[in-house]
Amino acid sequence: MKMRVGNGYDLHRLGENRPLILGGVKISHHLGLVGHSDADVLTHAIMDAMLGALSLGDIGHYFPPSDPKWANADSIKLLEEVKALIRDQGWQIANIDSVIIAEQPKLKPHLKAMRDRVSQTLDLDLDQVSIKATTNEKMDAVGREEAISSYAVVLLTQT
Ligand SMILES: Nc1ccn([C@@H]2O[C@H](COP(=O)(O)O)[C@@H](O)[C@H]2O)c(=O)n1
Ligand SMILES: C[C@@]1(CO)OP(=O)(O)OP(=O)(O)OC[C@H]1O
Repeated sequence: MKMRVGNGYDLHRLGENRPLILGGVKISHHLGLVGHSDADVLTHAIMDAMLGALSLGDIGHYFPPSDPKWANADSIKLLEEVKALIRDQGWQIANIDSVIIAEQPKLKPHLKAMRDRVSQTLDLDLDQVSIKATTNEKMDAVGREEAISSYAVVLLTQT
């Protein structure tokens, strides 16, 4: 069996009058993530990890921030497109491990909904998708609640 591993990272600023969407789940909060798309940092990190595993570049290559087509894009739809790219090359996802770094809001109550959304989008079992949360101990932009970031690792297999 062939295996490939990829990692992804993303960060978006927090701002007013924006929804907070993480892993395709809308979370009630007084601030949301700012971006050309819906700025879903978790989904962006997962997509970059999937692409990175096969040396296929990054999401900016497929969905350029300069293209109005992706304005306010639903990142879960983009994830479906990246899933198709991976599948077309004959690869399957073995598992995903990810973490969201956010000072606020508390994400623990929402992690299961995110895992449900991501696993269903990628046709995976729930236990193949791990999503964790941690604070940045009040340090740096994330710690000052000016941004939220995320890291993801994806293992692909080909039989
Ligand atoms: N936005 C967040 C951040 C963290 N959590 C949960 O709290 C636990 C402790 O976080 P520390 O950064 O203080 O280690 C962490 O394990 C998460 O379960 C959260 O729910 N939302
Ligand atoms: C998906 C895209 C599309 O504009 O989202 P953005 O909100 O621009 O977010 P970023 O993570 O900076 O770059 C990825 C882009 O391709």
